[in-house]
Amino acid sequence: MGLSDKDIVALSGGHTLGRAHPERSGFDGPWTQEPLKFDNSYFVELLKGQTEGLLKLPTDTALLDDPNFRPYVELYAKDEEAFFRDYAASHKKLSELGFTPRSSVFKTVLRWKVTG
Ligand code: HEM
Repeated sequence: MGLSDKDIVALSGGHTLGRAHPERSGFDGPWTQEPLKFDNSYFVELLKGQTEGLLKLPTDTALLDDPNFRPYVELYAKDEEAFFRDYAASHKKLSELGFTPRSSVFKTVLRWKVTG
């Protein structure tokens, strides 16, 4: 669908925001310690492995196991500017391909803005 390995990893970093809800998906908890803050902590936590209270989906850990994805996880964990730059480009590409971000993404950002 026109997305590169880099796009997949950068977009997965969207899980720096928000959390899973058992009543919606069956999964529970946030991916990061500060789920209202957009930063590179999703990648930092991913490289640390399982941490009490933090969620790892199968699609999150797949980014570590795949030799094409993993270098980007390592890059974004140590270089937040690279993550911000690549995330912005990949999000734009996704939108231009005709995908609107999940409504839950908007809800999270909205909640984030409303609660400051
Ligand atoms: C690899 C593909 C993906 C999978 C399998 C996936 C899976 C999930 C699951 C299971 C949840 C929890 C839903 C719930 O219980 O409420 C979730 C939440 C979320 N996802 Fe993803 N996701 C993917 C890609 C993305 C992308 C590309 C973005 C944004 C760029 C994104 C942003 C979010 C956000 C912000 C939440 C939190 C929502 C909230 O707090 O209500 N996800 N995702």
